[in-house]
Amino acid sequence: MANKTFEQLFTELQHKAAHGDPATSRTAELVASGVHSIGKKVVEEAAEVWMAAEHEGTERTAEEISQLLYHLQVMMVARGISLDDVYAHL
Ligand SMILES: N=c1c2ncn([C@@H]3O[C@H](COP(=O)(O)OP(=O)(O)OP(=O)(O)O)[C@@H](O)[C@H]3O)c2ncn1[C@@H]1O[C@H](COP(=O)(O)O)[C@@H](O)[C@H]1O
Repeated sequence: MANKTFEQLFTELQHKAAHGDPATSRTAELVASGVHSIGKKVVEEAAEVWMAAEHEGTERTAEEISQLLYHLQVMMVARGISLDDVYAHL
C-alpha cells in the first residue's frame, strides 16, 4: 500500500516550495537551487533507475523510480507546471 499517491505528493511539494524552509525541507532546498541543479538530479536519478533495472532487484528498482518521480515533481513545481499540464500529453 502506498504512503501517498502521486497527486498527494505533488500537492505537498507545492506547499513545501512555497512555504518550506530550505534548511529542513529537501524540496524547498532543491527549488531554491534552481532548474539547472534540479535537472542534474533528474538525470542522475534516471541513470540510477536504469542501472537498478538492469542489475538490481524489483524493490531497489521501485525505490529508484520513486526518487525519479519525486525529482520530476520538484522540476514541475520549480517550472510552474501542473499535473494537468502533463496529463494533457499522456
Ligand atoms: N519522496 C521524497 C523523496 N524522494 C527522494 N528524496 C530526496 O532525494 C534523495 C535521494 O537522492 P540521492 O540518492 O542522490 O541522495 P543524496 O545523496 O542525499 O542527494 P544529494 O545530496 O547528493 O543531492 C533523498 O536523500 C531525499 O533527499 C525525497 N525527498 C522528499 N520526499 C518527500 O517529499 C515530501 C516533502 O519532503 P521535504 O521537502 O523534505 O519536507 C515528503 O513527503 C517526503 O517524504
